[in-house]
Amino acid sequence: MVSIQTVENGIAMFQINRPEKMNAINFAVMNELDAFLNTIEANEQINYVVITGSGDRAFCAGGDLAAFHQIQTAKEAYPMLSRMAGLLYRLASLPVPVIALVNGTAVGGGCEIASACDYRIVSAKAKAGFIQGTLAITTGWGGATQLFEKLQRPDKVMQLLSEAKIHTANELLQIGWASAVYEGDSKKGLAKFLEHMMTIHPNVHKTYKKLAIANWERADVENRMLHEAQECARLWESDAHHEAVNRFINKL
Ligand SMILES: CC[C@@H](C(=O)O)C(=O)SCCNC(=O)CCNC(=O)[C@H](O)C(C)(C)COP(=O)(O)OP(=O)(O)OC[C@H]1O[C@@H](n2cnc3c(N)ncnc32)[C@H](O)[C@@H]1OP(=O)(O)O
Repeated sequence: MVSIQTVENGIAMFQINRPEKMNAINFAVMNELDAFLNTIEANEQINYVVITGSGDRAFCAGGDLAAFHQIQTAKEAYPMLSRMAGLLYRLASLPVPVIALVNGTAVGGGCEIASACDYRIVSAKAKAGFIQGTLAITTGWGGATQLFEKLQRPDKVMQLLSEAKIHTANELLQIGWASAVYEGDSKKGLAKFLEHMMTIHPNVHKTYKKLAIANWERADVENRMLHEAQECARLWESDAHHEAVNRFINKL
């Protein structure tokens, strides 16, 4: 198993469990996320969903560049990208609050996963960035659509995406990407964030979530995420992208 899935006190947690690879996403993680979403979508007893990473170094380092290195053309890239975009739309649209517990580094697709969540609770030690640009691609899992939908300032979103830099937790709080920053243990950080929220009846959270989802449906978010995957696939087949991935894999 490349994930640890638990349910405790109405909180379902999906923990990506590849700490030796900075919790990068491969096809096995995608399959397990798909199965997890199937379970949660059918379970009315769940009040919160949390996604996090194993270990204390990484939340998620995006797509597994070694595994996805085999993917060469736009036609080959689109099924992988659109599948993950579809999974992230489903994650975003779960009928309960969805929390990214960003316990460590989040880069590339890791930031897209977190952006699909309703809240991002970020460790003070974590760094995060939409570094896809450094690989000569754009976000391919619908993360830009999520940001344009959720953050107030389109100029900040453009900057976050286009500059492809890594930011500190406090910078991310200022930009509005992080909902809260915690010091120390991630479980305690989560408990602190949920402490007040859990005093409010779950039906209230579920109803606000229903309203948020209705907005996303009106805004055609799902199709926009798929279009984003298509645009990324177009850049995927460029020499510039393959050369950048090659540099990372071969530590050049
Ligand atoms: C593909 C989808 C696309 C999208 O649509 O968004 C993306 O996600 S693009 C972005 C892909 N991700 C990256 O480019 C990040 C690559 N990783 C890094 O830049 C760095 O690892 C790090 C995240 C900044 C951390 O650096 P550091 O603390 O120095 O750790 P290491 O580099 O030594 O990493 C430890 C270990 O993990 C392996 N690793 C890390 N990230 C990935 C990855 N994305 N895919 C595969 N493997 C990854 C790294 O190779 C090391 O392994 P070993 O060398 O075997 O120890």
